[in-house]
Parts: sequence; C-alpha cells; structure tokens
Amino acid sequence: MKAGIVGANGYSGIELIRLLMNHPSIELEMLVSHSTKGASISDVYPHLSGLLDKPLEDFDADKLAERVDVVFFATPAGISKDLLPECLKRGLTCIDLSGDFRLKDPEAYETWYHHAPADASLLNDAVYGLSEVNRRQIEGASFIANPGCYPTATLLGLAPALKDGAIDPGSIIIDGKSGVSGSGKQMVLGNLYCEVNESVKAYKLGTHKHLPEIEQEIAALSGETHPVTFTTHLIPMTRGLMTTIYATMEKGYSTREFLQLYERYYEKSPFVRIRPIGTWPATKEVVGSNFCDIGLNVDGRSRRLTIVSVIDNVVKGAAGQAIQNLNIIKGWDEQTGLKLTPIYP
Ligand SMILES: NC(=O)C1=CN([C@@H]2O[C@H](COP(=O)(O)OP(=O)(O)OC[C@H]3O[C@@H](n4cnc5c(N)ncnc54)[C@H](OP(=O)(O)O)[C@@H]3O)[C@@H](O)[C@H]2O)C=CC1
Ligand SMILES: CC(=O)N[C@@H](CCC(=O)OP(=O)(O)O)C(=O)O
Repeated sequence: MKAGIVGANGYSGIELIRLLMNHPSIELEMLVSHSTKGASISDVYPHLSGLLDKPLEDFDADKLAERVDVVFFATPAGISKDLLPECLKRGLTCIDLSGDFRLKDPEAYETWYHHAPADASLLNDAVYGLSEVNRRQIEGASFIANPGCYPTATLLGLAPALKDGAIDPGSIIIDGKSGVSGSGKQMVLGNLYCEVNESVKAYKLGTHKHLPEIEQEIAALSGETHPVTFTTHLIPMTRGLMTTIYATMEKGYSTREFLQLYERYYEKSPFVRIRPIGTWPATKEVVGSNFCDIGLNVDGRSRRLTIVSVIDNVVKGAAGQAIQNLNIIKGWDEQTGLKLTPIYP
C-alpha cells in the first residue's frame, strides 16, 4: 500500500516518516510540503541522509490519487478542512492528525479554533480515531479524525471508569503537562530555550481547543454532558505528555478493584499498560513508543480517584495512533510497524 503525507516537514510529519519507513505493508510515495517544496526531505532533515531522499512536493489531489492509497494530514488547524475533501472525493483513505474534523458541532469548531468549520456532513462522516475505545467504528472506515494529544491521554485514562459509571463525569479535573514538541516546529517566543528551560508554566487556561474535544468524548463515554476543568502546562522536555485526572467516585471501589476494572477493559489493547498497585508511570517510560501507561490511586478520605496517564505526544498522541488506526482500518495486526521499545534513559 502506498502512502502520502501532507505536512511531511513538521514534527508529526517527520515522525510519520520514521514510523512508516519501518512498516512492512506501507511504501512512502509522496511527501507534501508548503514552504520547502523542491528540496529533498534529507536536505531539511539531515538525520534522514542515506535513509530517505524523497523530494518535497506541492499539494496536488490528482497526483495523490494517481500515486497513493492513503493520505495522512499533519498540517496545522484550518488546512485539512479545505484539502482533505479533495482527496476523499478521489476515493483516498484519509487520516487527519489536526483538529479540523474532531468536533461534531461546527459552531464549537468556529468558537475554539477561530476558523470557518468544515462541511457539517463531512464532520459527521469522520470517525474519531481513539483506537482502543472506537475500534469497531474504525474497522473498515476511510476517514479518520485522529484525536489530539491531551485528549488521547485523558480519554484513555477515563474510559474504563466512565463506562462503568464508577466516577461522576461532572466532577472531572484534568491537569495536563506536555513537552515542547507538542507545539510543533513553528517559531514561537514562548518556546525558546531560555523561556522553557528550568521552568514550568501554565498556558491557555479556559481557552484550549482540546477542551471541547475532551467534553464531547466524555459525553460519548458517559452519556452525560458536563464542563470539565482542564489546565495545560509546558514542561522543559522535548517529548512526553502526562495527564493527572481527578474525579469523585460513584462506587466505593478500592484501588485494587479499579486496577482490575482497567485491566479487563484494556485486556485486548496491547498499547495500554496498567501499572501495579502503588506505582505510577513517568513520561520517560513511554517516550519513543506507542504506549499509554496508566496508574491509579483511590483517596478514600476525599472519595476521589486519581488517574495518571502518560504518552509520547508525537507517537501515541499523533503519528503512532494514526498508523494504529490505519492498521485497524485494513484489518492488519494493530501493532504492525509499531512494536517500539521506549527509549531509556
Ligand atoms: N506535535 C504534536 O505533538 C501533535 C500535533 N498534532 C497536530 O498535528 C498537526 C501537525 O502538528 P505539528 O507536526 O506539531 O506541526 P508543525 O508546525 O511542526 O508542522 C506543520 C507542517 O504543516 C505544513 N503545512 C502548513 N501549511 C501547509 C499547507 N497548506 N500544505 C501543506 N503543508 C502545510 C508545514 O509545512 P512547511 O514546513 O513545508 O511549511 C509544517 O511543516 C497539527 O494540527 C497539530 O495540532 C496532534 C497531536 C500531537
Ligand atoms: C505544548 C503545546 O503547545 N501543545 C499544543 C498541542 C496542540 C496540538 O497538538 O494540537 P492538536 O492535537 O489539537 O492538533 C497545545 O497545547 O496547543
């Protein structure tokens, strides 16, 4: 099967390249860029010298349709909503890593993303690609809205408890922390070394575009719509993302009972690892891999459950989950091309 990447030059695009180069059933055929077309990908990224010397090309839906079967969009918000429909029309399988098709409500997209929304019927056609939770809808689909990085860690952390009715969906507080690659490769003053190093800062309080996405999917899991509190922090590391989630318990489970519930829910999900009682995951334990590691703790005094969920933002939070979704679409083993050992130390 042949693949194209639109936005090949960005951080998620370059991670798609790294992973797809090792996928046994995919051949990388067309790399689309915006500002560096004409150059070779290895000119822009010398770490690929001698490994991949493909040219970066202009977006052309007809050329993509002639040359590839699947297109990954790793473009900033507001781009794929215009380009992707051209590929869908031509019968291509499309996987969008941006937020353009995640929200079902076009007005919510306009409010949170400050762009005109995609066509409402297309928003309905897009399958929300949270692999472990929506596997059945993803099988055989041709159009995936890949989840955001914070929503991936958050929703995998919440899904078993919400499905069971074990926590109150109206009580959820999410404390998110991300490495700087989460912001992409564009130049931003706040991402400079001196601004980030030896510091932790909160950002986008109450305005983060992942808020409506998380609320939409909590409603899908619990059947109830509630606002959540979600605070994001920038951490001086390149990759890695942690969400620490707090929720009031509806059922009087012990930590051990919650762990059993989570083990059962993720029994057939090789990329989700549940930590044994009394241990909680660190980002370093998943970086470079498609794993989401989850640790739990019941605070009997406050009747709250604490969930700690970690991922690599560019793998499970972007490129890895996108490939996992393609594997599910095609009926291949979900782990094809993704058996990656985390990089340690
Ligand atoms: N970084 C992360 O951890 C995650 C990112 N995402 C999402 O994935 C998408 C990509 O993010 P990320 O890789 O971080 O972003 P980057 O800013 O690193 O890269 C985006 C790339 O998109 C390209 N681009 C911009 N406009 C166009 C266009 N009109 N046609 C073709 N290419 C275009 C740019 O190419 P050029 O350089 O050639 O101009 C740029 O390289 C975003 O929507 C992001 O929100 C999702 C989850 C996690
Ligand atoms: C550190 C950092 O800035 N992270 C970005 C992640 C956004 C992102 O990746 O956006 P989508 O997943 O919605 O496409 C942020 O918090 O805005």
